[in-house]
Amino acid sequence: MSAEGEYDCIVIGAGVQGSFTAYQLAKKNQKTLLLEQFLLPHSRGSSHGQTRIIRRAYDQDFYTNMMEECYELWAQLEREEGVKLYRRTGLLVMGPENSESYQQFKVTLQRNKTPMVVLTHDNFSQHIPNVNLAPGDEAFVDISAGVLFADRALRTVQGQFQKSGGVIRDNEAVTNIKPGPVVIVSTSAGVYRAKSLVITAGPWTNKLLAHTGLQLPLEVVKINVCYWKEKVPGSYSVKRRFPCFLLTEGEEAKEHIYGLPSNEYPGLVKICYHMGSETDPDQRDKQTDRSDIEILRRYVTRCLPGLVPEPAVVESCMYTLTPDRHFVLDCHPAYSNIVIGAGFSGHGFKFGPVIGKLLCELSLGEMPSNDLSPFRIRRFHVKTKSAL
Ligand SMILES: Cc1cc2nc3c(=O)[nH]c(=O)nc-3n(C[C@H](O)[C@H](O)[C@H](O)COP(=O)(O)OP(=O)(O)OC[C@H]3O[C@@H](n4cnc5c(N)ncnc54)[C@H](O)[C@@H]3O)c2cc1C
Ligand SMILES: O=C(O)[C@@H]1CCCCN1
Repeated sequence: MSAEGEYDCIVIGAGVQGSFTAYQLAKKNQKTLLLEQFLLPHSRGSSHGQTRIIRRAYDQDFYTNMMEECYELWAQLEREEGVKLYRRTGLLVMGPENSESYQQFKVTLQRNKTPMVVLTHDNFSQHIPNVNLAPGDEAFVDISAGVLFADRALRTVQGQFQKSGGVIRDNEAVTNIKPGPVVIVSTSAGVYRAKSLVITAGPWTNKLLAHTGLQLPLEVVKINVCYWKEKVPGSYSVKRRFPCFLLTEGEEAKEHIYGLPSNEYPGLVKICYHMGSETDPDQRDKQTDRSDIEILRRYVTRCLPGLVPEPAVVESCMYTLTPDRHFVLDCHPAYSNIVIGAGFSGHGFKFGPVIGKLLCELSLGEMPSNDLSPFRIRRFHVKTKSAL
């Protein structure tokens, strides 16, 4: 017999954004169903892996401001569940002193009175051993930044959702959406109805939106997640207080290069390039471009002399990019009871608790508690066609 049911809200996609949204809805006593195409936990989307960076350092005030509440909500989740989800390491931000992008990061933090320490060429190596600061580069440390334990966070929030009465159905792919005052969602196992629908399907967003007559300008890219071996074990470790780092741009790279101290795999430091090659999310293993790894190899050789300049482990993940790299948090232009959270452009994990709250507010028809203008769909001038 096929599964059926009526809900206040259905959330499609149990990545970080869908899981936090479902949790917020259940906390507000909404009868909520969270649908996930893969068996949980899985590593085929964008939210898997042990670690993510959390930081206030941004080049736009609205992100730095949103982080105030995010830190509080992450801490609240830790307290409620008695689990550690965040470790403070600081974030070392480096970039050419004459670069607009680097200066934007610095002035945004200064303007928002965020705790930071500016380093000079003279004292850099005393604070940050085993890193060569390029000539002409500057650096500062965002003191409150650190590492989020991503897989653990996802497990925790999904568990909280279930404790609050929410239902997760995994291994169940959504195959059709019929918009209307009651939305009808068909899956590989059944048919469900709900007053509202939230689509948080990461790289698959446009595949789902096709059922609703909407396509967003989203580009999906595969990221090679590289781990580099320490020549002296522990020299870049979280225990030795080595920070997370972000190079805004450099000799090798137009996009950011970023890294996290060795922690989850002893002796290995995670360093990635903030761009990859386009992929279909269902075919990502066929995307074998390694030009990002070449960029990283040159950077590691030049600036991180304590690492072997050849990745020891390469995992994979996906970004869903918008043209301006800002998120999509909005109602569907044609159906106000369909809410979309997408295009997190490789930097959305840290915002999960606030994004969950905002998508929940949108789906309940409440006034969003943050200014959503940078995240609205109308900035793309997309056209919709009726899906009915
Ligand atoms: C290598 C890498 C490093 C990153 N580093 C950072 C960082 O340091 N800090 C940070 O803040 N962010 C970081 N990010 C970004 C962050 O991880 C993402 O923004 C975030 O995970 C996106 O979550 P999501 O829920 O939108 O997507 P996903 O995690 O992809 O979730 C979408 C879910 O929808 C499901 N789904 C799709 N279609 C269907 C369907 N038809 N039926 C049912 N289910 C479906 C998918 O299976 C998936 O589980 C990084 C990302 C990557 C890839
Ligand atoms: O969101 C972050 O913090 C990381 C670092 C920079 C680029 C990608 N993701």
